[in-house]
Amino acid sequence: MRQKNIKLARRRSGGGTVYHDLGNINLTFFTARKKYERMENLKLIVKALKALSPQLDVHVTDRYDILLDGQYKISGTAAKLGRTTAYHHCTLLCNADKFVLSSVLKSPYKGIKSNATPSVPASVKNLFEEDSSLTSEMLLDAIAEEYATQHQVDHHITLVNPADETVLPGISNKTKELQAWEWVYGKTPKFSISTCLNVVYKDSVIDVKVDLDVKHGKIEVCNIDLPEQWLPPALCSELVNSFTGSKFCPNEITTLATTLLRVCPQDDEMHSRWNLLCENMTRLM
Ligand SMILES: Nc1ncnc2c1ncn2[C@@H]1O[C@H](COP(=O)(O)OC(=O)CCCC[C@@H]2CCSS2)[C@@H](O)[C@H]1O
Repeated sequence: MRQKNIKLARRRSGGGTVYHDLGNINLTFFTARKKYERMENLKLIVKALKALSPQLDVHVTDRYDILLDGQYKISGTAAKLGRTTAYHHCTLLCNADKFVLSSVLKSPYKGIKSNATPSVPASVKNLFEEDSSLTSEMLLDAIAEEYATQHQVDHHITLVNPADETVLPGISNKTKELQAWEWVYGKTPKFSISTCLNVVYKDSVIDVKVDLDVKHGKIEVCNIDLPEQWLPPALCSELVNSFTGSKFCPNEITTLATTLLRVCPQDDEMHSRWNLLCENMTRLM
């Protein structure tokens, strides 16, 4: 995601990871908690889709996905229940970049363990692939119309600028809160990594065993096991000590390692081994 400059967001509603770009519509149903009804909302969307394009084979599953042709996911759901209010939101894949979607949702990392609720990968399809005459505007309008009919309100769409404080008081503070490291990474469920890095150094490969426990986004326990003749144990423990307690974040690790290196009276050879090790460590993050 970093390579592709794709931002990461953590939802308050929890659940699996989804991909968004402008080819994906997000729909949110804000209600009183008592009126919270995911199935009704999804059926409303399906009805609107069929009204637009009667030949579409779309249905809602018991895990609140919407499937196309009985097998392709076009919508995923999440929800948040408050004491008196609630919201249910869902995606609607229209014309998203499927290549980017699948490549960013595949993790290149091995050896990660956590008790977090796992994401449930699915085959996806864009609605516009099935019916190329559809447009996002048509879908939004059809859903709004179906909503108005079912909820007996006027069919009337109000465009809202999501950054407008006068319409949404407090929105900029909420935005900051949701963009902060403390929310995006700090609330990550506890996880551990146990892996072996194959560090390539001057025509040879050094096996480095790394074990990390990460809680609230910070490295709580760090163990690095490598051949003593490659990096002296004293140097290795300097690194381990400085990593412990730091954010599980590549920039943070690089800064720490560079600062530490300045105060370590080692030769160039040791410096380059140290840098190489740190570089490999940051690739885990
Ligand atoms: N945009 C989008 N739409 C539908 N399905 C998707 C999408 N992106 C990824 N996926 C597929 O769903 C699984 C994850 O499914 P999973 O069931 O694990 O999670 C969800 O569905 C969560 C939906 C959250 C909806 C919110 C509504 C407004 S903001 S986000 C993923 O691995 C892909 O295979």
